[in-house]
Amino acid sequence: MIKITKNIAESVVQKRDKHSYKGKYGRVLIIGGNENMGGAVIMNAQAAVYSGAGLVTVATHPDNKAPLHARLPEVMVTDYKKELENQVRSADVVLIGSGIGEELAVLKATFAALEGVLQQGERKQTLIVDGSALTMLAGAGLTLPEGVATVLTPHQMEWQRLSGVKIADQKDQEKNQKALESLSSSAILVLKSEATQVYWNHDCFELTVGGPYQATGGMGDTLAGMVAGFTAQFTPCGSAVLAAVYSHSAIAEELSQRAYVTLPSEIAKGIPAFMKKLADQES
Ligand SMILES: NC(=O)C1=CN([C@@H]2O[C@H](COP(=O)(O)OP(=O)(O)OC[C@H]3O[C@@H](n4cnc5c(N)ncnc54)[C@H](O)[C@@H]3O)[C@@H](O)[C@H]2O)[C@@H](O)CC1
Ligand SMILES: Nc1ncnc2c1ncn2[C@@H]1O[C@H](COP(=O)(O)OP(=O)(O)O)[C@@H](O)[C@H]1O
Ligand SMILES: [Mg+2]
Repeated sequence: MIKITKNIAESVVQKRDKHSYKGKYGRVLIIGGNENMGGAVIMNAQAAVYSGAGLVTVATHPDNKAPLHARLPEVMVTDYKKELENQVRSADVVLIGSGIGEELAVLKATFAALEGVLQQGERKQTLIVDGSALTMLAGAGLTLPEGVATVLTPHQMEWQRLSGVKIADQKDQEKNQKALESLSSSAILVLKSEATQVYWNHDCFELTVGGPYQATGGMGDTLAGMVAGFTAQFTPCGSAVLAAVYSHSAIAEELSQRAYVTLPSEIAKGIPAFMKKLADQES
């Protein structure tokens, strides 16, 4: 087990090139948020924007458009049942699942569009699967698109549903690794708990920052948005995931010195200052 350290995050988050523009920092498409869980995509999007993603679009239930625009003027918003294929085609990173409920047709259409891009050999995209999309994946027996750089972000129950590995057995790295390989030959797994583990490239990494002040709804939606924002900007994908996982909980730990609970939107607001500290340390 390798510890996820600040050094890893410092090596990933770099100072920006003076001559760059938004097109260099990735197009993120966030798909999720049914009529009852619009907050989930707001938290995804806030985290992606504050992590520095170049352009962020949210494909969601139409009821969420006005609240999203009111909270985050930086994002574009579209209906997740319309023009999804074109949206997926133009994205570098697709995050699907937070608050998506049981919109299986949206999940299937997203996978089909990603496979279409792959077949045309256009370019490498990143897919992040979170929340209810993981639950639907498990229930519907869908397979993940092969060849797309994939990141799964389940909590323990979502991982139990998806992999069959019982929560009590999830400390067993070998079981998790085997189950991951049976789902995909190359996916990265972020197995969230009070001791989050990341499985990447046959290694297992463990998070040693963070705490129970993070046990609040939307905490994972914020992490998923950060993973999207970081993978849109930094390579390789696995290092970007590790840096996002570290930063999310390290910001919470800092906030916890003066707050009983560390709300997801407060963590998001802390991202730019935290990333600046990481970039300033990078040699
Ligand atoms: N404001 C919003 O719109 C919010 C939307 N959310 C969305 O709600 C959907 C359902 O997600 P939930 O996770 O609430 O429901 P789930 O039913 O998927 O998982 C919750 C169940 O898992 C169990 N469990 C066991 N270990 C756990 C662990 N380590 N962490 C969390 N649960 C554990 C819980 O006891 C509970 O029975 C997701 O799509 C999520 O993105 C949530 O993020 C909450 C906030
Ligand atoms: N006691 C705890 N200690 C450390 N981290 C925690 C604790 N409880 C929850 N978390 C973190 O909070 C996040 C919860 O994710 P998730 O359950 O998907 O939230 P949601 O779906 O409500 O957004 C994960 O990153 C998890 O590691
Ligand atoms: Mg979640």
